Amino acid sequence: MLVVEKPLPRYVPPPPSKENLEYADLAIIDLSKATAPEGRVELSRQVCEALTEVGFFYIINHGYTSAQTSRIFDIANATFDLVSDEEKQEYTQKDVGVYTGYKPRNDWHIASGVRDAIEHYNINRHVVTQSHPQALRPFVPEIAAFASHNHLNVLHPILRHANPLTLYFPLLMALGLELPEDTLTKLHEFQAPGESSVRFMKYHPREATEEELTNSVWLKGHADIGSITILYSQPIGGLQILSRDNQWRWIKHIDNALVVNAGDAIEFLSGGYYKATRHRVIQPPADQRSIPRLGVFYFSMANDDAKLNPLLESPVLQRIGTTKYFEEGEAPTMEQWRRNRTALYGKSQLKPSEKEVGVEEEVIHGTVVKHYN
Ligand SMILES: O=C(O)CCC(=O)C(=O)O
Ligand SMILES: [Fe+2]
Repeated sequence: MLVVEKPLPRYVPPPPSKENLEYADLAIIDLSKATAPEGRVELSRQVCEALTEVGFFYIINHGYTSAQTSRIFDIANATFDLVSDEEKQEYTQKDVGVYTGYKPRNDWHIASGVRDAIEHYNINRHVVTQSHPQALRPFVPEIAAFASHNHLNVLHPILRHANPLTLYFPLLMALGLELPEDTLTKLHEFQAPGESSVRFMKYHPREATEEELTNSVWLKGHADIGSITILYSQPIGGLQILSRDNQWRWIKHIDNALVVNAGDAIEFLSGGYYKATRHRVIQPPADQRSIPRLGVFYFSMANDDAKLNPLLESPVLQRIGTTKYFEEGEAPTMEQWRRNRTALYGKSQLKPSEKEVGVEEEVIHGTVVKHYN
């Protein structure tokens, strides 16, 4: 589709931090290799390894040029800077069980009575099914192209390679067995009812007293609600992941790369084989502290009617066994899970964990959801 670009103020990000930080060591996966059969075998191996061992990885050569990516950041910034408070209020979601439209600041409790300083704006991938503030309307075709690009050109290839049915695809192929490679993509159809969405996000710097009271946590440690989260790498630090050795490590910016991770839905569908790695956002490093932090994401979810049971037809899961998250017959659908988690997020009374220091818990559908500071 030919999209004619309408003029827009440029968003110029600051240079990456020069602080000496401990960064997580993540695999860099080159998506352009998916076009050749031997490349696909290598990608499957890399995606499976990254999702089982670290839970986060980078993707490069995802099909958007640096210019296209910076244009999306211009649109994201306009969503916050070119829309009045009154209009933001008008487009704020009233249904607490879903993220569409604006989430205003101060909606979530972080710690010691301090609330968040994060605004976000959520756009269902069927971009025209919701109305948008005036300043964004000229950019709806570009946002729509961006949403379908994320779903079809990034999410679907990841799911095809992460499919635990095809983990040993090369080996099984050699044995002449044919297994469906579209099991996970069928559970994430672009057209099916569901909430896979684009999100623009702006974190505003806070007062020193608030930093102190929250231990500098801007967004509490959590696992994402949906399947695969696609984050457009940007230079302002703050994102950290909880490594398997229980240490928080920073995510390093790579120009025009994607930072990808699995959420709850993938953990449930894979019976715990792929873990939804915990991550949080803290105050950026000292040399970036006073700058608002702009983010662009695609949060994917399974089809609303998908039951979040393990894919037991997978020979891999049959062999290694699965973790049980829900009682027999009690697994929620994607819609039930996302609605409950969204409604409770930052609002429910969390209980300190009896086993882990600095961890708070809530129980949703009979399974424990953890939050970290
Ligand atoms: O802002 C970031 O870097 C991460 C945000 C995040 O984890 C989320 O919105 O779920
Ligand atoms: Fe997240």
